[in-house]
Parts: sequence; structure tokens; C-alpha cells
Amino acid sequence: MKSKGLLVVLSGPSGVGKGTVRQALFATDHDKHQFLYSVSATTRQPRPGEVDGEDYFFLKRSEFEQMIEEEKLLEYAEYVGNYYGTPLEYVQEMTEQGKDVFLEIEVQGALQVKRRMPDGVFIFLAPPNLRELESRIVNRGTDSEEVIAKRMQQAREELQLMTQYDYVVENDSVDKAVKRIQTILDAEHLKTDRFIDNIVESYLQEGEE
Ligand SMILES: Nc1ncnc2c1ncn2[C@@H]1O[C@H](COP(=O)(O)OP(=O)(O)OP(=O)(O)O)[C@@H](O)[C@H]1O
Ligand SMILES: Nc1nc2c(ncn2[C@@H]2O[C@H](COP(=O)(O)O)[C@@H](O)[C@H]2O)c(=O)[nH]1
Repeated sequence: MKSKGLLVVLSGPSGVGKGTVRQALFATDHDKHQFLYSVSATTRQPRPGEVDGEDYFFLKRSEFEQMIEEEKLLEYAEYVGNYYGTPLEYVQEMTEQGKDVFLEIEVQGALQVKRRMPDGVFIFLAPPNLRELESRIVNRGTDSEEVIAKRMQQAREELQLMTQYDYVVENDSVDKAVKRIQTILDAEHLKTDRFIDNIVESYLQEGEE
């Protein structure tokens, strides 16, 4: 049984649509599953329109390395030449308060979290095929040809690790992927202490009536 808030980790190769699916999920689902999004730290340069503290905490390499040194990260990984990591304090505090937290991270980091917090729900978002994955990254228009090639190389390795996740969800369409994730989250919520305590309480009350 789980006593804290639920930790949901959505992972998968760059460009598969994690951010798009997460935003659609949060937009359609906020009354039901009230997830808090954990903002990651990174040493990557901001893309046009990205806001510090909302999309990422944009840090210098030395600042990121200080966070590693001070053990302030739940997980971190070096991905295509930059650091990415999840600030530990936010996840710890929120889940301890019984709140559900949502991480959107790459595969090396997700597997570190799985080792540290095995009660989390680990979902791998998979592309329909590699050609479609590449065309999504290219059409997004945020990365150079060289970076796209590195991300695709990384994707080939990441796809081999999908069996280590609790669930694999294909992102063939955003609506379908959101519905699949909602079904998973509905089922996972039924396993939480919070739900079980409420249901047991209501059975006990019925017995007294
Ligand atoms: N089901 C889908 N069908 C077609 N295009 C999609 C689908 N899902 C996402 N996309 C598009 O693919 C591109 C990449 O999506 P997104 O940025 O959400 O991926 P990501 O996995 O969050 O990437 P990264 O890990 O690099 O941040 C975007 O242009 C998005 O609009
Ligand atoms: N291990 C972690 N990976 C993270 C984190 N935040 C984001 N990411 C992933 O990095 C890649 C590249 O992201 P991009 O914004 O440069 O396209 C992508 O797969 C992200 O999901 C994190 O905290 N830890």
C-alpha cells in the first residue's frame, strides 16, 4: 500500500510527444487527477519562448554541479551534451503532503527514480515508429541537424529499455495516448492508501447505519 502522494514518471525518447501529451492530460483532467508538475533543472540554453522557472530552471554548469554535489537532485543525467535533473526537495515535500507529482524526464533519469522510489508509476511513451519520431523532432523546428542526429541515436538506445517500465503507451494520436494514460492513472489511484482509507471508512459507516 502507498501512503504518500503518487509519483508519476512519463518518459520516452525526445520528440515522442511527452510535453504535448502531458499538457493535454493536464488540460482535460485537472478536476480528477490534480498533479503537480515538477520543473526540472537543465544546463541547456532556453529555446525561444521558454520561461525560467516554468519550463525549466536554466542553470550554469557550475550551478548544476553544485546541486549534484549537495545531493539536491532526485536524479540527473547528461543528455546530448547537457545536464537535466529533478530537484529533490519539491518532489519529497509534495509527495509527503499527499500530493501527486508528475515528472517528464528522459530514460536514464527515469530508471534512477525507479530505483529510489519504486512505488512510482513509470510510463514509457513510445512513437509509432522511428521515421515518425524523427519527423516530429524535425517539424518541431527546435534543434539543429547535428542535435537531431544525436537525439535519434539516443532514442534507439532508449527504446530498448522500455521493458523496464510499468506501462508502455503508444503516442499514435495525442487523444488516444491521453485516454490510455487516464486509464492507467485511474487504476493506480485505486491502489493508493488515500482511496482505500476512504472506501473502508465508507463501508464502516454503512455498517453502523
Ligand atoms: N501524437 C502526435 N502526432 C503527431 N505529432 C505529435 C504527436 N504528439 C506530439 N507531436 C508533435 O511532436 C513534436 C514533439 O513533441 P513534444 O515536444 O511534446 O515531445 P517531447 O517528447 O516532450 O520532446 P522533448 O523530450 O525533446 O522535450 C511537437 O511538434 C508535437 O506537436
Ligand atoms: N533525466 C532527466 N531528463 C529530463 C529532465 N527534464 C527533461 N528531461 C528530458 O531531457 C530530454 C531533452 O529535453 P529538451 O527539453 O532539451 O528537449 C527530454 O527527453 C526531456 O524529457 C530531468 O529533470 N531529468
